[in-house]
Amino acid sequence: MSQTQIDPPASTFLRDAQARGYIHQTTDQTALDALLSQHAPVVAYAGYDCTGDSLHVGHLLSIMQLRLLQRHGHKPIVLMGGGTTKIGDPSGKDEQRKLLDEGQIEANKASIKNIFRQFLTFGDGPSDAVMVDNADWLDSLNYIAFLREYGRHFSVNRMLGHESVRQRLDREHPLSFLEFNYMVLQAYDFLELYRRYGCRLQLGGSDQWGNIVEGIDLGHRIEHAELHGVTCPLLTTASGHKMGKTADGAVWLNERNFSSYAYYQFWRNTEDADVGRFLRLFTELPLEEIARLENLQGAEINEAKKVLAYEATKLCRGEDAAERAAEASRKVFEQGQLAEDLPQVRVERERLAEGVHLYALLHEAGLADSNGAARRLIKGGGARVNDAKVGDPYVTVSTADLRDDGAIKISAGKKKHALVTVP
Ligand SMILES: Nc1ncnc2c1ncn2[C@@H]1O[C@H](COP(=O)(O)OP(=O)(O)OP(=O)(O)O)[C@@H](O)[C@H]1O
Ligand SMILES: N[C@@H](Cc1ccc(O)cc1)C(=O)O
Repeated sequence: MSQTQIDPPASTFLRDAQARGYIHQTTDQTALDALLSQHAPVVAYAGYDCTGDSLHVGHLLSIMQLRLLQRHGHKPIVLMGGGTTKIGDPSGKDEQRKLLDEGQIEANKASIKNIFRQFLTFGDGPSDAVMVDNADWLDSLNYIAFLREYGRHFSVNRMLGHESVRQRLDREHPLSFLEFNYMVLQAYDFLELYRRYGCRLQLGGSDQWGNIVEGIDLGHRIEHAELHGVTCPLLTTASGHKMGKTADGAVWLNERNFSSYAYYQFWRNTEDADVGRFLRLFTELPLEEIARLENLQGAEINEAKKVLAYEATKLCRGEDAAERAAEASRKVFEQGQLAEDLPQVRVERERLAEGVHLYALLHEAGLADSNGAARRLIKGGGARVNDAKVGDPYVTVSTADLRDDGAIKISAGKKKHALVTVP
């Protein structure tokens, strides 16, 4: 079913997506190209499970692809996996994911949804994006009726052959029956979106291939629909690390988990060999401009990295945040100091994310002689966080308090200050 790329595609979307490196595999590309070349907008979807309270840079490729589709006049559907998150996709995973309760899933969903407003235009127009939640149809499925109507169309023989399943079987890692059902439900989503919205195309990471082709097959068997799939490559950096992970963990797309300054710095620290590829994938600069930037040599390549960092931050966090992050970065790195030249306490991101008592930080920073003294200071109204007074001696600070320059300013009285930073 997968096909090597035809060149050059007639549809502007495929041509652009191919030239920028978004495409790993497609189902019948000639047919897909013909569909995308018609005048009517093509409805396409990508799904996101609510396993965390943010998405990370690994998800950015399919988001950028949805955005590209919209720019070429097609209609994106963002599917929140409120239902599928209860199962957990085994694709690309060695072990079963921790099962989340409904409350956690709801909270994650609410937080993830906001990310898409930055990248896509939502509304009622023909190429406006819409957001759906598969809990709306999966939660109420009747097991026996579902098995009789849809289960009979799935071949277990073929399901066993999919990479996502084989990986577990070959390595003799357990694959629960719960997880084995995941691809059936994702397949059903595609059929449901075809019925509700005339959705004809599904996008996803390369590990989603099995789930996508099962949906295409189901649509064909039940509705005689011609559905299509496009996957994007699983990105690794030039030095072989999975894209989007740092030593400290994932690079999150939302501000609360990852400040705009840290986000900017992630892109600013791109390896030389990745600059051109990332400019094509994660910015919307014209290809000719990118060709010029990626050919810069020696120290000049830093200019290209700044452009990458600025453009990528602008897309995800908005222009103001990008400006502020670029300015803070310039101060830190070009003047060799943090935005303010103050003593620093470094705190592991994970520890800070959980919340750290302000009194402990005041003590660690040397602004108070003991934890007790720090608590008394806070109680007496003498402590500040980012210049704002605090009164509760047990107040905590967290990553949410990080400013655009990646630091939290803590103060004891008017004159003693320190910066809390993450490595
Ligand atoms: N580096 C990447 N390049 C492209 N797509 C990615 C990348 N990382 C993740 N994705 C896509 O995002 C989807 C969700 O990623 P997911 O959150 O499951 O990965 P993860 O749990 O962070 O990875 P892992 O647990 O293996 O570190 C994946 O199914 C994949 O399609
Ligand atoms: N399985 C996808 C998410 C998804 C969920 C439901 C779908 O219909 C499509 C995609 C992932 O883990 O990334």
